[in-house]
Amino acid sequence: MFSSKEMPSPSSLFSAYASMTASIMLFRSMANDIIPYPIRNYLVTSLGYLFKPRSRLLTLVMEESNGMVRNQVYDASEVYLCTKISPDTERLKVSKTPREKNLTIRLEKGEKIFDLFEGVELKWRFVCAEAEKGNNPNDQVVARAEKRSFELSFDKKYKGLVLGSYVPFVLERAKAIRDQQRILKMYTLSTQGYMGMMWDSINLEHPATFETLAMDPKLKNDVMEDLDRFVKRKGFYKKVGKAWKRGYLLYGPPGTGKSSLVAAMANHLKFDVYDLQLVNIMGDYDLRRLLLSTGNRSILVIEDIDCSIDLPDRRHAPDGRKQPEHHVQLTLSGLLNFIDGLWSSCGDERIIVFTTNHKDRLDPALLRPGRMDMHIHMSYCNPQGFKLLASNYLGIHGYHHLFGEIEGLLQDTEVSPAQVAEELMKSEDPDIALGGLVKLLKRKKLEGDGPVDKDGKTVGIREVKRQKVETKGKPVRMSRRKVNRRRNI
Ligand SMILES: Nc1ncnc2c1ncn2[C@@H]1O[C@H](COP(=O)(O)OP(=O)(O)OP(=O)(O)O)[C@@H](O)[C@H]1O
Ligand SMILES: [Mg+2]
Repeated sequence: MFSSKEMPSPSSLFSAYASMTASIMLFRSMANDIIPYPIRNYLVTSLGYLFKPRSRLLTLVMEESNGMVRNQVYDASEVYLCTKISPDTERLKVSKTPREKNLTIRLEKGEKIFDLFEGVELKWRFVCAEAEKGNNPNDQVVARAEKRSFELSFDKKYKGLVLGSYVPFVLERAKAIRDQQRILKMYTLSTQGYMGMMWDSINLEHPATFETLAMDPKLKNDVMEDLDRFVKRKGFYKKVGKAWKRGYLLYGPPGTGKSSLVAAMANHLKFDVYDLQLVNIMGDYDLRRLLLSTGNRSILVIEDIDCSIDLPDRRHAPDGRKQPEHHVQLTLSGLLNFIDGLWSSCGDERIIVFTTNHKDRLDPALLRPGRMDMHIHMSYCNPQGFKLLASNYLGIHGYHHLFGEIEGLLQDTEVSPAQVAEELMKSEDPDIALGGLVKLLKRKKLEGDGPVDKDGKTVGIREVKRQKVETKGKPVRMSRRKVNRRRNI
């Protein structure tokens, strides 16, 4: 229009602008007349969508719990990301308990981690938000707590790869790391969750293993084989249409290793332990919620079932006083139905263990064939068990001049492995420790052994048996020592 040398005059610029504006207006009014409104609207929206700047990133959010149930992807991510900490990471949480070999390292709020998977860049972020104050089902306002999640961002076009390969890879790696590091968890009930009673975990550091456990060798072998068979039979359980679960009832006098056996099972299978204290549970609703939020590859333990669930008389204390109202909702049938039904249809590789000192006091519903797959009797220390304890505690693997006498005394004395272990720990000198054990065994033989009666006096076996018959059916109170020991399992 204009040669490069001469500049357009303002009047010619103005007339060009005016004619262009007139053309646009003409075109708009023609378009408005010719193109119907819905099509016009569609075109405008589509063009707007095409030209709008959009994020190429997709973010997956993995919250710590999925409603009532713990989110396994969250747990796995936490373990996996510990192996991915780079020099760029600025803040980490570090902890170690006295018994742990290694430091436990976790990300701090807001920290980012970068990962590469099959050439795809992935960005992780740890997010902590304050959870809203809520009411639990029993209308109790509970404390605020953090709501934690991981966010995983990556290019949208890799959605298939991330969901189909990377996330399963993270789950797999986390399982391998956990197995290798043996970071087992022990879950107990706590009231700090924002949903009311929740599981709280610590690392399971119980050192008991099948090697250190003094029990009948054949029985020990049977239990180990049963466990190994159980974990290998995923396909079998599926084929026969049975839930992949196994139940064990451990019974026997105090201090014979029932809780230790649970820990040995957990260490052997590398399963987490959930210690369900029924005394803390408000009712069937709570029970259902808590059992649903347990993880796979776990052992659910209900200790001292005869003491903690003296049903259906739960409403009344032994002296006839009325118990707090919220306890009455929990029923044995609720518990058993749950085990048979809901719990059986969700989750895999679950073991349930009941322990009791008094098998004879248990409700027949619990002992019915098929309810518990194996009944395991833990009994007093025999000469074989003693030798194992002597080797573990004192390092005596062969002969000691007091062995003969001790083995003779053990034949007709009822002493628990816990009592033997206590004596053996009193000195590092085998002569002193074993000498102490001989004294204890002789004393017990003279006294006829037995726990203390209600006045604190030691009573003989016959007396204990008589008292057992008299108190049969009455609820039993747990001793403080036992309560403390249970907290330690
Ligand atoms: N069979 C055993 N082999 C090795 N140690 C044992 C055995 N039984 C008990 N002990 C020792 O005694 C301690 C207490 O035992 P444990 O708590 O396992 O007994 P329990 O049968 O669960 O008793 P309770 O009926 O009172 O709950 C254990 O920590 C362990 O040191
Ligand atoms: Mg126990």
